[in-house]
Amino acid sequence: MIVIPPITDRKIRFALVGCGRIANNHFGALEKHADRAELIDVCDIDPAALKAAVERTGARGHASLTDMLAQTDADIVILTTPSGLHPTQSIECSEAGFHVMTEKPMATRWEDGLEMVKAADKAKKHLFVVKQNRRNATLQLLKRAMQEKRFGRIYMVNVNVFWTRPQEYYDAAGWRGTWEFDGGAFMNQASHYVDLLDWLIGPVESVQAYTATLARNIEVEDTGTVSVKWRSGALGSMNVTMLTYPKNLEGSITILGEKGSVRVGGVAVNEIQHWEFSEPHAMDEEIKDASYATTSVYGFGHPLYYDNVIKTMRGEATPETDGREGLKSLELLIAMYLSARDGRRVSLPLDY
Ligand SMILES: NC(=O)C1=CN([C@@H]2O[C@H](COP(=O)(O)OP(=O)(O)OC[C@H]3O[C@@H](n4cnc5c(N)ncnc54)[C@H](O)[C@@H]3O)[C@@H](O)[C@H]2O)C=CC1
Repeated sequence: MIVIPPITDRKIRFALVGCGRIANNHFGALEKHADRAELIDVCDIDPAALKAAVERTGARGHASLTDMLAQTDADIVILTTPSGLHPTQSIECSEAGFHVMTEKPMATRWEDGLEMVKAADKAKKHLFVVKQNRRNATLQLLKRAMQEKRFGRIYMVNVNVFWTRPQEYYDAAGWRGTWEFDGGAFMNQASHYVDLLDWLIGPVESVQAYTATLARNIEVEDTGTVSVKWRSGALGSMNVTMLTYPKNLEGSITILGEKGSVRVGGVAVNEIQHWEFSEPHAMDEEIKDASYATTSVYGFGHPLYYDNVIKTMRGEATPETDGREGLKSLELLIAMYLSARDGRRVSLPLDY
C-alpha cells in the first residue's frame, strides 16, 4: 500500500498526455471537479489535437511527454494515448516522480502491465487504472446485491457485447486494430465487460476462447466468444462482436443464481431489465432510478471515477482501481487470447 502525504491545502494538479477522443471525457470530469482539481499541462504529438486541447482547457501545451514532465508541477499524469503506449509512458512518469492515471486497458501485454505496477511501487507513487463503468448506477446496485449474497450460489453468467465498429473507425488512427497498440474486440471495446467477470462474479479458474476476424481489415479479432469457469464452480460465457448490423445493439450481463435472477442490459448495461430475488430487500426500491438512457457506450462514470482519485490524493479514500486491480482484467484478457491462439483451456493465475 502506498502512503503519501495528503494534499488538502490546494487543488490536485493534473497533466494529460493524448488529447484524442476520450481525453474530452477527462476534460469534462476535471471541469466538474474544478473546486478540488485543475488541469495545468496537456501534451500531444499531433499539433491540431494539442491546439484544440489548449483552447478548450487553458492548460499549457507540450509536444512531447518528456518535455512536459521536465516542466510540469502536476501531481498526477493522465494517459489517454493509444493503449500500447501506456506501459513506457507510465514507467517514464513513475520514474520521474509522478502519480499516474492510465486509461484502460493499462497495457496490451501481460509483462508490460507487471512492469508498470513494479515501477509505480518502486517510485512509491499511485497507479490508477480507469474503470469508470464500475460506477454505473446499474452495476453499483448489482454489486451491492452480490455483496449481500442475495443470489445464493451463482450457477450461470452470460455477458453479451453486440456493438458496431465500421472499417472507418479502425482506419481513423493507425494504432487501432493492431496487436501491439490496441488489441481486439475483447481488449478494447469489451474490456469493461471482461472486468465484470472478476469484479462482480469473482476469481476465474479457467477460460476457453475462440476469436475471429470476420469482416474488418485489422490484425486483431472483431468477434470472439469465451467459456468461463469460476473458482466458485459457476459456469458462463461472454460473446463479443463489433459487426452488429447496423448499430450498437446490446451490452448486457445476466446472472442466474440459486435465489435470484438478474439481467442488466440496454446498449451498455444501462437498464435493469430483470430483477428477481427470493427475499425482498430495501435496494429493490432503487431499481427504476438506477436505469438511465445513454447516448455513449462510455457511460457517465469518468467524473465519479475522478472523485475517488481526488479523494485518494487528499487522504480521504483508498484507490478503487489501482494497478493491481487493472492487472486482474489484463490477466483474463491475455488468458483468453492464449486460449484462442492455441486452441486450449487456459487456467489462472498465469504465473506465480
Ligand atoms: N474508459 C473508456 O471507456 C475508454 C477508454 N479509451 C482508451 O483511451 C485510450 C485512447 O483512446 P482514444 O481517445 O479513442 O484514441 P485517439 O486516437 O482518439 O487519441 C489518442 C491521442 O494520443 C495522441 N498520441 C499518440 N502518440 C502519442 C505520444 N507518443 N505522445 C503524446 N500523444 C500521443 C494522438 O495524437 C491522439 O491525439 C486508449 O487506451 C483507449 O482504449 C477509449 C475510449 C473509451
